[in-house]
Amino acid sequence: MAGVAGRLARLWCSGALSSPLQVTRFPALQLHLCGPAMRASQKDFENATNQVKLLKKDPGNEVKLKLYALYKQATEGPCNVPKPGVLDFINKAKWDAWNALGSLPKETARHNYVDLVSSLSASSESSIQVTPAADRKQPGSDALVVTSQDGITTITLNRPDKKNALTTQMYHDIMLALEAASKDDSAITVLTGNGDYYCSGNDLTNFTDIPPGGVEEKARSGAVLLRDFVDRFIDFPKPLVAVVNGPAVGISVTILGLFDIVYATDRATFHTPFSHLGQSPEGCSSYTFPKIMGPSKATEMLVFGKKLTAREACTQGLVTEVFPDSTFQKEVWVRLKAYSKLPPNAMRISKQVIRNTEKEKLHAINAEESNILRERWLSDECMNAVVSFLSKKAKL
Ligand SMILES: CCCCCCCCCCC/C=C/C(=O)SCCNC(=O)CCNC(=O)[C@H](O)C(C)(C)COP(=O)(O)OP(=O)(O)OC[C@H]1O[C@@H](n2cnc3c(N)ncnc32)[C@H](O)[C@@H]1OP(=O)(O)O
Repeated sequence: MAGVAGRLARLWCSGALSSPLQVTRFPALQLHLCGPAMRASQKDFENATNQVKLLKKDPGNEVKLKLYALYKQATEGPCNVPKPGVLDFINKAKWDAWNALGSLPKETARHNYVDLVSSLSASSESSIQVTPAADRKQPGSDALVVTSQDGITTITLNRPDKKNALTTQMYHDIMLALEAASKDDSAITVLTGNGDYYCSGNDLTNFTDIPPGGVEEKARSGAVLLRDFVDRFIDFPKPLVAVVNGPAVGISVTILGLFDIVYATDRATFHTPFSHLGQSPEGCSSYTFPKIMGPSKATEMLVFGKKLTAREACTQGLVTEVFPDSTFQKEVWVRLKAYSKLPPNAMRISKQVIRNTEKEKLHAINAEESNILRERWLSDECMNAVVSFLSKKAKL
């Protein structure tokens, strides 16, 4: 299974969609140790479907799709459900696999299913234990790490294998972390990333999780989430520092205009390819960027998607200071630890004096940007760009 379907099958097993061995949702992925030469009885088949938990190794998504298709064919016969919509990527990949079996008799499908799991068992030592995929960063668990030390609360994006792309759950978790940090004993709050990227922006697989209300409902709830998320940055009461440890994309760049300090490694880049994605600016950048760098430089970034180096971003005023990558972490943390010893109330009040005059305006801009984006998400331009990325045809 190649191309789009293969890619979609891989998404199937990404944190956003499902656990690779989540047998409750994918009963077809169950294993039976049955000899391939034997004709599979109904009992063999049932055993097979009950034994998949013994698989120690994830069989991979192509095999899972085959198992799914054979299971459906064996239990229900030829594919008999309507083809899912083009944006319903996961169900469409499953439907395609089932439909490809045509009129294969139920008994043959059952036999093939048992054969397949039998061959899998030969290459996968069976075990009673089901261990979750080690590389899976489940939203709501370790995709976000919050630590508090030396008067500094640090919120670290921790999906390095996905360039710290933001899942829906991570937006919620960041909001909770900001809420807690606003009330804790720390003087300063830091947002940073683990791995080679700071953040690759919105996780584009967020678009694939379509609720029963359809894409309109998805866009509506996405706009509410976006607005709430950005509101937390507008209202954050303490000094907020971005430690930009690598390239930054999309919303991770736009909200920098709401931070009080932005320190960047010289390896960082700043990219807001909204037009390429059929989208429009958020994070109050339609206001903060022209204010920070002037309308023409802001247009180059937000409309034409010009990617800035760290030094360029510093010259434009988006970044406070750039550090050599080799000494970045050391220099930045020494600096921040010194700042965190300053009287916290004085820092908080000074921040508010600087920021409060604009708050109301920023909230109105955030609401407007979120509304406009809701419409954009329903546009062909946006849908095509997302499908292109998800089918591995395009990246930035
Ligand atoms: C209606 C829906 C509403 C949803 C909820 C809305 C909430 C608010 C939304 C606010 C609006 C935000 C807008 C934005 O942020 S726009 C920017 C979006 N980001 C991108 O377009 C970046 C896409 N990624 C890339 O172009 C490249 O991955 C990148 C240049 C970042 C890195 O390239 P590189 O070659 O170095 O690495 P890989 O491509 O191999 O990446 C490694 C794996 O990480 C996955 N990845 C990376 N970024 C993303 C992403 N943004 N979304 C999903 N997945 C991402 C990539 O696919 C690789 O995965 P695999 O290893 O599985 O292949």
